Amino acid sequence: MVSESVNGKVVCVVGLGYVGLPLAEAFAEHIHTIGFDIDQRKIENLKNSGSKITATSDPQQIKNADVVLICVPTPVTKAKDPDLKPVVSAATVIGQNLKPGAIVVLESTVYPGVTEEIMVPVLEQESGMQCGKEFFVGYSPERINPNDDEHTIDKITKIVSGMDTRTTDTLCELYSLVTTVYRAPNIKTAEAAKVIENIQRDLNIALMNELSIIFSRLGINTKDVLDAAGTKWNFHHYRPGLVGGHCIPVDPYYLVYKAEEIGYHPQVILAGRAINDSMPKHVAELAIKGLNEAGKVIKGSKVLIMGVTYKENVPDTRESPVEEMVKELNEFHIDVYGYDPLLNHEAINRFGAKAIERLDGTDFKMDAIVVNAPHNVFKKLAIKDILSLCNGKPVLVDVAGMFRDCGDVREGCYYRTL
Ligand SMILES: NC(=O)c1ccc[n+]([C@@H]2O[C@H](COP(=O)([O-])OP(=O)(O)OC[C@H]3O[C@@H](n4cnc5c(N)ncnc54)[C@H](O)[C@@H]3O)[C@@H](O)[C@H]2O)c1
Ligand SMILES: CC(=O)N[C@@H]1[C@@H](OP(=O)(O)OP(=O)(O)OC[C@H]2O[C@@H](n3ccc(=O)[nH]c3=O)[C@H](O)[C@@H]2O)O[C@H](CO)[C@@H](O)[C@@H]1O
Repeated sequence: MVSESVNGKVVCVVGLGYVGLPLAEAFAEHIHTIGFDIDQRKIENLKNSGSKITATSDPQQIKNADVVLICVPTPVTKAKDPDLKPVVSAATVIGQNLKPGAIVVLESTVYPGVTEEIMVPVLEQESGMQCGKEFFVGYSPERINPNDDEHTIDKITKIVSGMDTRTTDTLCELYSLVTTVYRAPNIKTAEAAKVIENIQRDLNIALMNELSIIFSRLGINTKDVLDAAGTKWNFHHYRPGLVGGHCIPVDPYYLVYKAEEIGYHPQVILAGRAINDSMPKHVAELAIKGLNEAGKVIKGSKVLIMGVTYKENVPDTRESPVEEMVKELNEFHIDVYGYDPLLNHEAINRFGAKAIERLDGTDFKMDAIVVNAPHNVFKKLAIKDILSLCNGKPVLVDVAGMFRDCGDVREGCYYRTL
């Protein structure tokens, strides 16, 4: 049932990616939804898909929208500073095509203050209108998790905040069409809540990674320790791993930037990032030590990385730890190969790894194998088939420990996990 305050309204989602497209699809089931993106291919595909979304790359269409939701990327630069260019560029185009009385909602993950201190001045300058009088703003972050069918938009609470009570009321009504709403007291609180969700996750994984380094030196199996500790009712369940993706390894740097700007040096957040950033090198070193222990000449040896994506079962390579791993292996003049049934060859080659079509697709044996992203499809593989890909003494670095319970692994194989 569409309530009075949103009945007849038009929503425009700007940025139809992992976040924007499902959001636009959800709204299109209830009200007229325009989907705007600068990627013409996406618009063409959407137009030909029979979707209810009015897909367009014509910014003039934004003029028809009563509520504009911005879902553009918020990456970091090579210097790990926030890159707000997509947000500013989207706000510029929206400002130039802003309907009087419209509400503009930023959904992208940012640091507290971006909506009101960066986005609003751009909207005012480009529209010639005054925020709070002739248009309004809000912030509502996204929590969707790629490839997670359990936590879909309709099943995850969405934080919503407007610049004033009336705007917040309208936004809560709107988002209630598609999901459960949590009303935040103000925009900065909502911006902060989102970014710390991912910081907390990053830090917890960093602790697991530090523990795995300590326990491997003590000859203790980290997973066994976590299984035992996990029997405590309030033990938080994380696993050691290579933290990739365009969220968890990126978002902490947004709050770090804002903290530094106000003169505070966030030691804990950066300590976690330093540990997680060092893990791809650590895994590469495990492979190199394995080659050495197996009596293999490191220079010119062949190492296969299985699972090149940033996490299991998601065909997404953004901020994949494989990039850093390949660089480290190449430092030792190792030939790196990549196998990932979820990716095409170009996506694998882009990391500097030679893509192979099939595991048995080469007329030569590998010297070591690193299982990075533990795709479900790998679970069908018999460990002996994987080990048979190696010449001499097999070397297997199993990042997520998906083969740790295979007895054969221990026989005559140099096996390491985190
Ligand atoms: N992917 C996730 O799991 C996820 C979850 C929660 C939050 N987020 C956050 O949501 C935001 C978007 O992430 P994403 O994963 O959807 O990104 P994405 O790269 O998948 O999609 C972004 C889309 O925006 C378009 N775009 C870029 N600049 C534009 C502009 N100026 N005008 C119009 N369209 C433009 C791109 O063409 C692309 O289609 C980021 O801030 C991210 O941190 C992502
Ligand atoms: C961006 C957004 O708002 N949504 C995010 C999205 O995050 P994501 O897609 O980036 O996925 P994650 O699962 O966080 O993984 C990130 C990396 O960390 C590795 N990892 C993970 C857990 C662990 O114990 N040990 C690890 O090593 C994993 O391999 C991967 O490389 O979904 C999360 C879950 O709902 C949300 O919390 C999170 O906000």
